[in-house]
Amino acid sequence: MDRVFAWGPAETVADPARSILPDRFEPSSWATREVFTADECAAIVALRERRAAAAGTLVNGVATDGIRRSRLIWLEQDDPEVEWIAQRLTRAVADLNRDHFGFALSGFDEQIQLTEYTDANLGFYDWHSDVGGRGIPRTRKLTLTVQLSDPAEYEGGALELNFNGNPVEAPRDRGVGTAFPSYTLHRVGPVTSGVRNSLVVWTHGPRFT
Ligand SMILES: O=C(O)CCC(=O)C(=O)O
Ligand SMILES: [Fe+2]
Repeated sequence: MDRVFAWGPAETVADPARSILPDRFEPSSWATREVFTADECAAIVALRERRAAAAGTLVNGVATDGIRRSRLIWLEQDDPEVEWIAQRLTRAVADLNRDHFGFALSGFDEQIQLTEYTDANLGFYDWHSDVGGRGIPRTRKLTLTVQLSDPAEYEGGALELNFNGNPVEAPRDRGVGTAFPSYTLHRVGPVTSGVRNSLVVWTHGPRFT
């Protein structure tokens, strides 16, 4: 059974005076839960070995080293080796959405992103929103990113979310997924030692009204 770790970020608004939002605005929400076991995380990372990697691009498809340094593998949802992963992600997203977000969602319209950030080039991804101006990224609504690496094996690489001017850090626990509205500003800090792997899936749907 998946476990909900956090429902925030009300308790993390350390300094309301620094908030960029009006008082009456309820900060957007995020939720985390276990999605994969440690062994399953290792099996997912091992999928790298038989697949070609690409440099991570920005939401608009542009590759810019100064904003993002990561290597990506795209996992095809109908690949027999990937099917169980897609099923688990579907379950996690459906549960999280039902319990916390209540968004109108239609499905995963993109492949699943297996991401690697390494200390070799201080891998990172600077502040960004996942919603693009055109094409499929425009209909992204809910982002789920799962920590695939043992937190003891890397330093840096923190996933941070900025809802209101006070960034909060997502749990680093291996196998735990963090879900947030795709328009939320977030970043991955530079990995200063070791390697961090993550699995990112976007759920799409009708535009917010
Ligand atoms: O690696 C992560 O946890 C998040 C990556 C990310 O923000 C993205 O690929 O859009
Ligand atoms: Fe992102």
